[in-house]
Amino acid sequence: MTSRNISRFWEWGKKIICVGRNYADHAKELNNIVPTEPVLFLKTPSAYLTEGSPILIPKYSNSVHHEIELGVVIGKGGTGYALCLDMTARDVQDDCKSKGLPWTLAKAFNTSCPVSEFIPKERIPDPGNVKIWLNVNGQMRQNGCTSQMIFSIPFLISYISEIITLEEGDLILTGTPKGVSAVQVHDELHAGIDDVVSMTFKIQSSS
Ligand SMILES: O=C([O-])CC(=O)C(=O)O
Ligand SMILES: [Mg+2]
Repeated sequence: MTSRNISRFWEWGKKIICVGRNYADHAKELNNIVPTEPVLFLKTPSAYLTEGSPILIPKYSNSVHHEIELGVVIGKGGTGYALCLDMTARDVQDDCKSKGLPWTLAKAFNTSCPVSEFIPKERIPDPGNVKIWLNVNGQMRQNGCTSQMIFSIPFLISYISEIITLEEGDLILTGTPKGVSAVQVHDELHAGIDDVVSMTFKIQSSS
């Protein structure tokens, strides 16, 4: 294991399940139809990244976007949370979409899922009404509220459970609000949930 795996709350073998297009304003900014059922996709264990390690731009993309999202961590006695980034190779995703191909290359590359520290559930009494924000080099890019989600967290947990058995430690990314945009090498991403948690990640090329 490399040093970037130190202090992980999430473990190898656990699932990272992502919900897409869960905010109408983001679905519209990418000219997507607002869904009537959750859109699901997966990330790999090697996508997981904690603070102190850089986000690596895959060689095959010229347009990697940030997507700030509230993460739900499945626990034995209920859920906890984490702030997450769903880094997305947007040019590759556009190509996959036009060809009707899966999004794996666009969504599941190494370091595509930076996460904050684990947030115990007591620290977010109402996960359906917290602000999630992200700035790049000090400029605000995303500033949304989880009250804008189309599908609520309890609905998503029960919907996903019907398809994929959820186990302790699994992580669900609940979708991003509007404001996604491309990042560049050396950019610094700073993000937070209200005043509950914040995190910082740097962008590097993968070579
Ligand atoms: O790539 C997308 O636009 C879908 C997605 O992950 C989101 O809405 O959070
Ligand atoms: Mg997303």
